[in-house]
Amino acid sequence: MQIEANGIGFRYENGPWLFRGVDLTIKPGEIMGITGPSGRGKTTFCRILSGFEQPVEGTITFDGKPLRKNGYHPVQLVFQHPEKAVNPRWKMEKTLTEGWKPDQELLDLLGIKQEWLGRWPNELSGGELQRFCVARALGPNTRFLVADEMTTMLDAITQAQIWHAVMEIAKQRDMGIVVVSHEAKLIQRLCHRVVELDKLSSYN
Ligand SMILES: Nc1ncnc2c1ncn2[C@@H]1O[C@H](COP(=O)(O)OP(=O)(O)OP(=O)(O)O)[C@@H](O)[C@H]1O
Repeated sequence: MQIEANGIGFRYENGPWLFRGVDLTIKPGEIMGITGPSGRGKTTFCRILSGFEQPVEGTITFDGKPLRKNGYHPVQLVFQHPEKAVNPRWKMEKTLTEGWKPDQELLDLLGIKQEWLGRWPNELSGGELQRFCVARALGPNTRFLVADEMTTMLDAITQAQIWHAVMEIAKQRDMGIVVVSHEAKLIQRLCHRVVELDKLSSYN
């Protein structure tokens, strides 16, 4: 059940091409880093992989078929700003169980405390909130996680705890992960393979 990107090209309206002709295969269980200079389209590429943006050129397939437009998406995105990823009008328990009901083992692994469930998002720190976003993304039908600067804003301890949890789940479920980070050490430590978006693109 791999993700295959074939000939992916993207530009915003009449702006310059961010990338073109990108071919990339991500296999189950693979931890792949994507690097590249700021503003060259890594976030945009992550959004395409996880179905939030349609490519202008090319196709993305999952298990050989186009990604479904509705229903649970097997490629889940977690990005840098958890406060933008949650509904401010929902208490954390509702956000957490929006797509599935995480078990206690996962909550413990991510260090999510029971008392946080009854709070509003603005009553949690960024690191606490991001733990919820990660738990929400790790439903049983998630085959790939796209982590776009997922722990960039967090302190070292929270960062390490979240990555430990994610890598543990990835191993248990043979889930693939795409890691976008400007922290070279983090990428080196986590990833089996690192690609540069610029080098994949036929347009530079
Ligand atoms: N909705 C949008 N409309 C127009 N241009 C956009 C839009 N979103 C992003 N861009 C532009 O597209 C380019 C690529 O942005 P993107 O966020 O994908 O890059 P990035 O490689 O992830 O950058 P960084 O490493 O700084 O986060 C940038 O020049 C950005 O200004």
